[in-house]
Amino acid sequence: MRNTVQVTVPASTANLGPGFDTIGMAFQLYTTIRMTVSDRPEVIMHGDQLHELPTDQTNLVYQMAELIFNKITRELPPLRIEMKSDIPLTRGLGSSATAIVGGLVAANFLAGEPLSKEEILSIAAELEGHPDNVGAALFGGIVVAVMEEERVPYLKISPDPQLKALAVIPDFQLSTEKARNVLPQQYSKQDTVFSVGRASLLAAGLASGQYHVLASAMQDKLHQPYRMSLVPGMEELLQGVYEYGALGAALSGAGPTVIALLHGEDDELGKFMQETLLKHEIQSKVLRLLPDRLGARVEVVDTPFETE
Ligand SMILES: Nc1ncnc2c1ncn2[C@@H]1O[C@H](COP(=O)(O)OP(=O)(O)OP(=O)(O)O)[C@@H](O)[C@H]1O
Ligand SMILES: N[C@@H](CCO)C(=O)O
Repeated sequence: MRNTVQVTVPASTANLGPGFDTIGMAFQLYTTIRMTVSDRPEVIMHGDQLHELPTDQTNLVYQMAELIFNKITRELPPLRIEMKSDIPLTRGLGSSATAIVGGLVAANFLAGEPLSKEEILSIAAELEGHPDNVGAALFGGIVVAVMEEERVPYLKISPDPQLKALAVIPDFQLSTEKARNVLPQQYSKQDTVFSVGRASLLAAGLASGQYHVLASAMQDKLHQPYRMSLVPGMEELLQGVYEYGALGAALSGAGPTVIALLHGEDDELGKFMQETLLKHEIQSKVLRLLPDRLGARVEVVDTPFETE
């Protein structure tokens, strides 16, 4: 049995508009998890982002380790799990996917890698309920994935190195559960055709690097219209960013973060995004995010985290 592993997992944006539950893109913003076989269970958080999370075996990352060992019918030894993250929680940047993917990948490594990456993707997608964030977190780049009974067919697209995202992150949390509860059970034929056409154009535009289609391709009638009431200023953001050079814009995952994809200068765009939210009395911070191309990576380490 291997003794210690460190896994670094990227943040991600999901949906990108009409690619609801299907398209995810990974960014250079990370959660790092160190998992060590120990003599007692321990969960230790470093930094500011994770202070509200449980520090016992109910922690999502610990649960992922239990799940892997149950699946391979081996007894899980006590684990010391240390974590740090630069990803804001519950804001639409895939924090839960990093915990799920990081926990699964780390425990699988300690167990000697009995499961393939594809098997890990299936488990992670089933746990999240959709494969978009977990696909991007696991593989990096842009991942288009769908769920079948036993597997998750997917394709990875490498984004143009010049492509970046500006994320405006409101100072309030919005859980995925709450943002899914506002969605309808059924859609009209008109809205379905509107969205399926744009999702197809989006995948084709991203795969071929023809980003001039993004402004049309990122329009959506599956989830964004219903989530506008949860994110004041969202409609103005989605419509106004084009004046400041954005190629496309979307609610990031389940929100409340909104992202704009662009090439080139972003100062004016960032200012516009923050000022728009301020008009609705919402403080925010803007992050410039570059694509992550590698996804979850494993390092064999033998020292504890440095305390910050
Ligand atoms: N490092 C972590 N360790 C344990 N649990 C985590 C960790 N990161 C996130 N979580 C759990 O995931 C929850 C957030 O999940 P949620 O799906 O609501 O938001 P998100 O993943 O940040 O955004 P989105 O899914 O819209 O991109 C947190 O409240 C916490 O319970
Ligand atoms: N596709 C998911 C991403 C958030 O987990 C949603 O929009 O609800």
